[in-house]
Amino acid sequence: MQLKDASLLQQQLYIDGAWQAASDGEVFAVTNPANDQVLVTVASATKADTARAIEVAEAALPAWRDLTAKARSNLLRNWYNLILENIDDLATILSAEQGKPLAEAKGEILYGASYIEWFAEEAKRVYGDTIPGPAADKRLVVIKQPIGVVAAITPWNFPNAMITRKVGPALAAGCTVVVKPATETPLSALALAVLAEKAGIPKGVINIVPGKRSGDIGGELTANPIVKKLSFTGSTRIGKLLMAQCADTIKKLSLELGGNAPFIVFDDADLDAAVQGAMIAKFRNTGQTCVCANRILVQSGVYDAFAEKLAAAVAAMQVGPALEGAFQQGPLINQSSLNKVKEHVEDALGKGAKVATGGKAHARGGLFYEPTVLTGVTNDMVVAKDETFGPVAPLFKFDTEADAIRLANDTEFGLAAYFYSRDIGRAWRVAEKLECGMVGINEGLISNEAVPFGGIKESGLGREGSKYGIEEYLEIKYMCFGGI
Ligand SMILES: NC(=O)c1ccc[n+]([C@@H]2O[C@H](COP(=O)([O-])OP(=O)(O)OC[C@H]3O[C@@H](n4cnc5c(N)ncnc54)[C@H](O)[C@@H]3O)[C@@H](O)[C@H]2O)c1
Ligand SMILES: O=C[C@H](O)CS(=O)(=O)O
Repeated sequence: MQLKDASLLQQQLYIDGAWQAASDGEVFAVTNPANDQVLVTVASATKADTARAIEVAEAALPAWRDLTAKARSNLLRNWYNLILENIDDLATILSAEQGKPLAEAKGEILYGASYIEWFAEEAKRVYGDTIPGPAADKRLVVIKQPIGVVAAITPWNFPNAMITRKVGPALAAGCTVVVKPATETPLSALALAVLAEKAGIPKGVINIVPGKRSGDIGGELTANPIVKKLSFTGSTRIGKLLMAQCADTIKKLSLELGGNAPFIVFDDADLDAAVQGAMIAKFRNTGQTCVCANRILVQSGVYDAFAEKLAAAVAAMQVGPALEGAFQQGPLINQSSLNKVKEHVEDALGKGAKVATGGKAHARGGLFYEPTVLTGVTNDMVVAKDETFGPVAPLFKFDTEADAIRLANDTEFGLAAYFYSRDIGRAWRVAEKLECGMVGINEGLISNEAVPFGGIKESGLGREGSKYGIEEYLEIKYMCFGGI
């Protein structure tokens, strides 16, 4: 890995501003999914290391909380500027450990930095209330205060942005954090810590505990009463586990979980725009995003035309290792992810679906899979119910608008949905009836720092980003002044 600043590649725990080995000396390998080569080994935090990080975060809390909002804002802006200055190295590290094409990795660094920039500003806008009360001799006031020590557990698919989307608002609100990055992708988190320290963020405010023993680390983060808030991004299965583990200490929760996004193409859609939207909504990060179109529902009148256009666009994508060329698709993150993609395709084909393009492991071997379009997909197939989390676009056919909404909502998930129609009445009817937290209307890329990102049903709790995001790290206090 060629870096301009080698200090960004760290291999130890980051606790109280110090780089340190795990208390038992354990390490784990971080591999490049494009070639299965070991990049580095990283210290694997123990339960005791995690407890120490929590205690350090508690000790750092008063001084950080008592800084003025502007002082916290300035430090976050310093961090933002340093992230941008080091974008090339951060993107190289990200692509090496996660596999996404370098152009996408740079896009993620800009996206991740935008959350730091956004919350550097939001820090200065944590407003309270004065309330006109019923009694003449009382004055009623509401203030907002930081929740305290925050635990953040993040996924491998966006190893930079999923951290800044939590740490940004937490620090802006006056909280301190302990971050457990995904076992597959700890290097991006450690590089962010290097830059946070350079930005002047005091020791103990940000602590990073990478590790292969997720259960031990998570067990401490969820059980320790010092931790007042857990912000988790990952699968619904693990989210439910962590939610239960937090119950004994009534921790506040933000959960950004799994998805099963429908992508609906109506007869009146601009088909070329719909294909463009489907390409990004389905194949961004090689299909490994929580808001990926998992089911593509196409109205019968345009089904064949859309399928033909989409298959042609998908077949044109180049697949390869991020650091060896300008590819549009990378590898799956690990063997179990590749196996899941294969199982979903084989199940669909076994039940009557047809391959329009792709449909098998890529000639490059390893964790590469051919970007795939399946036609003739029906609701009895696994792809209809489970999150594929890979480069497979299953096309379902529907007849009426009511059919489309029923099919779209037939899932326990409710994160994102997309549809293409040029009928304004239909746009309002469908957007209001879709059971999800975010809707793209004639748009396949909906995420940015200014909007409330999150879902309903089993896709999670709370929102990240936007003017709402900082509220997740604040407590409301009502104060009643009597005897006035
Ligand atoms: N809603 C969102 O914003 C969003 C964003 C990204 C990913 N996701 C979802 O995440 C999933 C893919 O990411 P993933 O494979 O990293 O998810 P995952 O749930 O397997 O892992 C997420 C994080 O939890 C950790 N973890 C795993 N078991 C744990 C345990 N017992 N205790 C504590 N921590 C534990 C992992 O090490 C990782 O850091 C998909 O379902 C995707 O939809 C959702
Ligand atoms: O996969 C999870 C991310 O939240 C996707 S996005 O980049 O924020 O849309």
